[in-house]
Amino acid sequence: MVVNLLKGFCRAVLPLYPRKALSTNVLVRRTPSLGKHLIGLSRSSTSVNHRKLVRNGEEKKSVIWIEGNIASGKTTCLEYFSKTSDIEVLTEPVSKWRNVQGCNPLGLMYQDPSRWGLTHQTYVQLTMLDRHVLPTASPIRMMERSIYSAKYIFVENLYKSGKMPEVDFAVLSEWFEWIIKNIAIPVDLIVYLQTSPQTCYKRLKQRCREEEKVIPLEYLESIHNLYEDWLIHHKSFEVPAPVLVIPADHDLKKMLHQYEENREKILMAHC
Ligand SMILES: Nc1ncnc2c1ncn2[C@@H]1O[C@H](COP(=O)(O)OP(=O)(O)O)[C@@H](O)[C@H]1O
Ligand SMILES: Nc1ccn([C@H]2C[C@H](O)[C@@H](COP(=O)(O)O)O2)c(=O)n1
Repeated sequence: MVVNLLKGFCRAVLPLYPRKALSTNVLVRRTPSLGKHLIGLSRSSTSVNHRKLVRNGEEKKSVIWIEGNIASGKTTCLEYFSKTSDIEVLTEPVSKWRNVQGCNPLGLMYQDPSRWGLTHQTYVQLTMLDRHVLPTASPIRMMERSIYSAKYIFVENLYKSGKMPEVDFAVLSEWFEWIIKNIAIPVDLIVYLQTSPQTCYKRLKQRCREEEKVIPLEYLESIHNLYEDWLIHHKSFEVPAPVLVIPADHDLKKMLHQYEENREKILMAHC
């Protein structure tokens, strides 16, 4: 009875409101661009169960993207949340980028971006799209980056720095526009791990991935600025979901503490 009443309410009233603003008490600041910036949650919402409303007899799945600079701690964050039941985690397919049929497009791109940037980013686009359309097995999906950041951050960086020829950029842009127009890429929340480029540089050196040994601090600064313009200042491109910013320069212990503090905000992203 109560469930039916609730369902009726949802059907009649929810469509009248912006989806994310009503049901979770998420405080959303509207910005001049298309994006919204999530700046906090009201206290009462923290007790809400993260299981979703039922629509058309199906459980609604939530999709959360973890975004951030290279070596900002995305994988570490995902590893932490992967221990929670009901959450499935999709990391970036970096191993594929390092080995597609015996070739290493990631390494080639770092060696000669003008020659191999298009090759690498085409493969990134394909493999990220493959991730986005993978059927979800759990109520909550957390994934590392997205086809959006591939285009808005990495392709943009190659082009803006003069390392991608105009024709390569045009072809990738047309592909991207076609994909987002014709294929549903669901997302409910973007978690932005905000770091300084210096922190990332330190962590990158510590991780010591062979292909990345040639990355200078300036490269991480450019990626950082593009992320900030996109997700913080809303100066560049459409932001497809609310953004939760987590300062991520801290040591691991403090980061895990912050993830715990933000757990409800993140897991209620679908409401
Ligand atoms: N909060 C942290 N403090 C110190 N080192 C960290 C922290 N988070 C991650 N690391 C280390 O930094 C490196 C990059 O982290 P990782 O999670 O792989 O980043 P990303 O997936 O964003 O590239 C790894 O060696 C990881 O162990
Ligand atoms: N569209 C992309 C996405 C990532 N990369 C590079 C950057 C790193 O060297 C590597 C993996 O990134 P991480 O998960 O460590 O932040 O892939 C790229 O070139 N283009």
